[in-house]
Amino acid sequence: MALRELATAVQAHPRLTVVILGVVAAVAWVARARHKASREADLPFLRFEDGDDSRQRYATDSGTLFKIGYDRYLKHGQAFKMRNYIGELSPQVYLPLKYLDEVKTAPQAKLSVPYYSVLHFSQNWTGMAKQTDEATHVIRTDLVRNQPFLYPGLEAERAAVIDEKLPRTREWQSVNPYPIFAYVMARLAAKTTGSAELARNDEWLGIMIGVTQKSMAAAHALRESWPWWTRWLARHVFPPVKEVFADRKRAAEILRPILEERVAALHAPADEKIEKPNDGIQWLIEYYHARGFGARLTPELLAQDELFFAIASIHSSTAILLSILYDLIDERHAQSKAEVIDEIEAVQKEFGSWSRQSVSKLVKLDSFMKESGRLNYVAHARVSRVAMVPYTFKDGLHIPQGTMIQLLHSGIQHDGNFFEDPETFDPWRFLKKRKEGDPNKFQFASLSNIETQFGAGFHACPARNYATDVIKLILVYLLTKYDIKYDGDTQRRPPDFAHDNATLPNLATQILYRERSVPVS
Ligand code: HEM
Repeated sequence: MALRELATAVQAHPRLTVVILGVVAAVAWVARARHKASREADLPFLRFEDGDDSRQRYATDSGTLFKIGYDRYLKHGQAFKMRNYIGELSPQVYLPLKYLDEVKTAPQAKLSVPYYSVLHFSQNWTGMAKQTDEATHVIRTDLVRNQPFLYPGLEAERAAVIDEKLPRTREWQSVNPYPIFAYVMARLAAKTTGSAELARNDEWLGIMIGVTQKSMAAAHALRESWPWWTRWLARHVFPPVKEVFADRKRAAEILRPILEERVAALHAPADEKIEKPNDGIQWLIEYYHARGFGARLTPELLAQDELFFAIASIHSSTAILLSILYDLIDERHAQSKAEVIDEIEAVQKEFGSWSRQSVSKLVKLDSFMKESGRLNYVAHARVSRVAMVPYTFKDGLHIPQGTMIQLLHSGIQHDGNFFEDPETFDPWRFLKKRKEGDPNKFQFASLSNIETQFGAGFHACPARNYATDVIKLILVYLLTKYDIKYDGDTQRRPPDFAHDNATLPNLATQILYRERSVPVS
């Protein structure tokens, strides 16, 4: 496929193309050889030792190897390296907990968060939106500051979109929940980090829902069939990559009139000023204008940040929502679910509407969610960084430049040193810890060295409290307005789906829903 497209390019500009390709190949070959030679950390190499160490095994069965790596090395304070499923990024390094404090405080110029995605998703070639300083800044400051004011809008939008996607009827209806919940998340995300009109634009929502999948598919296809030194050409000729760029272009077109209108309002005379919207588009526009380079904010730049927001939020939140719902409707947790619903009804009765304060009273729901996430993490690895320079930890462990390092989040969750009876699903595990210890700790969005679902340190997810409350608002609605069960012979959670470092709730599972037989008073 790639060769055919290269041939077309060569035919159009034969001499020029050959000269360019020759120079690029030569420079790249020398750079790559030098880079690779210095890239292997001096660590034990973990591999499957039972006769099948194939690449395919790393796609579907990494969990087995992670367990061995945790027990053999990490538990004893020893880092290890192993193959990366994305061959050209091998080897990746897993660090034991003792290095986490140093990772948390290391500057981006040394251990980078965004550059991990650049490498992992081949962002330099596929056009996948990158994490920018301004996008991170507005989430860290504007979203966090404004979160308390967002609840009325989120509550109304959540009810409208769920009613639309799961029309209420007394007959059981069978649906595949993942695409429905992804749409719900996209609407809520558009409302918060986009704008009200974008939340009503299905073309926009389609682009935002599709961007992660399309960018990952483009990266995969590119790596499979294009030698890396030819990939710079792909955006012009390779359909999966062209599609990512086309979506970026279309997103910018949709944003252009909104941007123009918002900028005009910013410069309007005082007596003509209208109330400023409180959303992501406005936060980004004001970020640029406050720094004196408002004129530089093009629809294309705005689209890049909006696409990043979508990548950061929609599918991570959807997978976690679905995973928790799967546990809530599992027959083994029927009693806990009933208690969660009782709690929701009591809080609803006391407060009347949802706010940061009333949501925080849902302590049973929070504890259930956290236990569900502890045993059904959506990723084995967290706190992913790339060494931008050769990096030496205080105890002398040396990480060569370009190495991808991570923490094995999953191993910790099964370690009896950290969690009593770790394989047992105890819905009130964290509630008990809050009651016995600090009520402000052990929450779904809490961070500590063993709670790394949202990362760690300064670069931990700045939207974690917001994302958690959005998931809760949706669960509250689903649990109180609908009866939900599995569509099939078993009423138990289906096995998760594993790919590389990810473990996702089964996305193909069908559920049955109907209007709740005992409506909330
Ligand atoms: C349940 C849903 C979510 C999960 C599980 C999640 C998880 C994460 C994780 C693991 C990181 C990396 C932290 C680290 O490596 O230390 C991160 C970073 C980030 N997340 Fe989230 N996230 C979620 C939702 C969101 C949402 C809704 C947004 C808003 C757009 C968002 C914006 C960000 C940003 C901007 C960063 C980069 C922070 C930095 O580099 O300083 N996330 N998230």
